[in-house]
Amino acid sequence: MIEAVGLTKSYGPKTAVQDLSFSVRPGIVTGFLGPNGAGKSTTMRMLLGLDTPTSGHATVNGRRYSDHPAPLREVGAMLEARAIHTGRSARNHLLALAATHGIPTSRVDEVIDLVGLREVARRRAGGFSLGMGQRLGIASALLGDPATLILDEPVNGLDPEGILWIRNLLKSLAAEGRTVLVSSHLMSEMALTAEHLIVIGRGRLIADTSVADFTAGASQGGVRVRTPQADELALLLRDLPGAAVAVEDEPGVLTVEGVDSEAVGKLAAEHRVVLFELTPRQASLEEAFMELTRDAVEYEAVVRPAELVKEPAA
Ligand SMILES: Nc1ncnc2c1ncn2[C@@H]1O[C@H](COP(=O)(O)OP(=O)(O)OP(=O)(O)O)[C@@H](O)[C@H]1O
Repeated sequence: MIEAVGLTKSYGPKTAVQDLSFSVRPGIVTGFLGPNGAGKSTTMRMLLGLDTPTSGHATVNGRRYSDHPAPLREVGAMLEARAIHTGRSARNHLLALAATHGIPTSRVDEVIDLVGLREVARRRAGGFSLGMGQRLGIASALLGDPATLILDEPVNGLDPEGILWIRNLLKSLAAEGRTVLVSSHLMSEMALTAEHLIVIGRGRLIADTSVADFTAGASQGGVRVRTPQADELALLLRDLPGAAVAVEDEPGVLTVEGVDSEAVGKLAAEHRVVLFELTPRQASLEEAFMELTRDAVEYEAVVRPAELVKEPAA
């Protein structure tokens, strides 16, 4: 269990995190979301005792990070995957870390296998791809077999296979009863990985909610329907209370607003309309996140596209 109580961090006149309180439960993946500059990294550094809060405090399993006698065995963290000695091999990096924390060599080989780095474990870590570096960062975090994991943007820059791998790994670690806090600025990815979300913007708490509730609220964004009987279905939908139909540019595709996919599916079945596709619009999740954090975005484009192409006055 991670607990933040009134966490505040100011850098001179700049308040990076303001009066932030939340708890992170074991057994599930909790996503820590917010736009760029929202204060995610600053918060994580405070949880790990790397930054001292201006006020408030944070505990992991009831104690401040620095009060744990063997912190690496209690909390595994990945803040910057690249924070490694680039001249060392991946295995030597992990061996050095293990040696300073009284962790046996056998555990080093275990985590190398766990993150799939066995083939390259004796290669210089400086030559690693971004994905391999992320895997090594995760191996370091897991080295002490900690009950709590804090990972900052672990999917950044990964290819789809790497993203899927991290998603499954985090879920299985949580299923073992660990507390898993993972930051991201990608709502769609977190919706697939996490069960609970903590959303911040400009250093303040915006939402502390289950993904199911967030998704339910956001899924009002319509249903995409592909059918060879688009005209017929559009006519039928006119009589369905609450439904509004937009015809897409693509032939045979309708976007239906105001009702869910079940209602559209049932209507189609009742009238023997063949459906090739019936998809709740996922993009609305990202839209809901943007909507939620709109006022909290720190760096916004101040020049509108039209102004970018405006001809100079003659
Ligand atoms: N050492 C520092 N000195 C001054 N300002 C800082 C410092 N560290 C962070 N900040 C500021 O605090 C705010 C929060 O930064 P932080 O890196 O925690 O955000 P973030 O949510 O992790 O962003 P990103 O997704 O871009 O990594 C930003 O405005 C940042 O410029």
